[in-house]
Amino acid sequence: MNNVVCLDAVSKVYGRGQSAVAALREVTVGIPKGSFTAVMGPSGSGKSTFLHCAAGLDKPTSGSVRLGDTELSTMNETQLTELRRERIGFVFQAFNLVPSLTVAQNITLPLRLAGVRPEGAWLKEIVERVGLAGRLGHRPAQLSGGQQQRVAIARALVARPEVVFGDEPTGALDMMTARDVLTLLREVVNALGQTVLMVTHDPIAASYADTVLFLADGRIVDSVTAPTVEAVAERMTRLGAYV
Ligand SMILES: Nc1ncnc2c1ncn2[C@@H]1O[C@H](COP(=O)(O)OP(=O)(O)OP(=O)(O)O)[C@@H](O)[C@H]1O
Repeated sequence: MNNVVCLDAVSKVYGRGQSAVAALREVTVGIPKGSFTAVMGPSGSGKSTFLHCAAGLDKPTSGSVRLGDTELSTMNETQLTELRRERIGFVFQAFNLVPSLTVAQNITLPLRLAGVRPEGAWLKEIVERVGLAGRLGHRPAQLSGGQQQRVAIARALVARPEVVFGDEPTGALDMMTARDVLTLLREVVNALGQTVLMVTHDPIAASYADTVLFLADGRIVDSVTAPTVEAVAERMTRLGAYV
């Protein structure tokens, strides 16, 4: 299958000498185009480090990270900033919208930063898909948490990124709102062919993915395809996450 993101023997060590912590140990994995992948694991297992290395937010100590044909691990900060802006979308737990900008301005911000004109038809499609057509003139503070995350998802999609990374995208939402946002992410994968990879603590959130990768002590130790909430919770219990 065609992988959008490839990690090959990626290791990440924080610190040196006695205080060195191996956060990732030779992780090798490919994320197929048009797939929805969840990454789970106990606290401290390396989920954030995995996401940061895969998304070019942090550099591995060794190993290779590729987005398409582009090798990230040898890029400098300026190149990585440009790559993140043009080829990657991000959705964070805390939404990270700009409070002084309207919904429309927040959504199109990545394009303005890249000096690219918004495409009317595409903008209309994503605004409709995330259900914000009537809110384009609102500021983030005038929206609910779920609506704010929808703005963040629209913003993540606007530049037609090769992959959208989510860092606990439903972590700040109540259960019903979280389900709406997860359904939206699922639709974005199914209808637009978008590739989505998210880190989550929540087996319900993970059950919306095609595949769940399980990290423990810096290694991918298991994966489940077509996950159910029960199968995910059972794996997490086995990894000692809930004891
Ligand atoms: N900047 C850092 N400096 C030193 N050690 C770090 C740093 N960031 C992470 N670590 C260590 O690396 C390991 C993996 O951390 P990471 O944050 O990737 O785990 P996680 O699975 O995302 O955890 P959580 O679920 O608690 O957010 C942990 O032992 C952590 O203490």
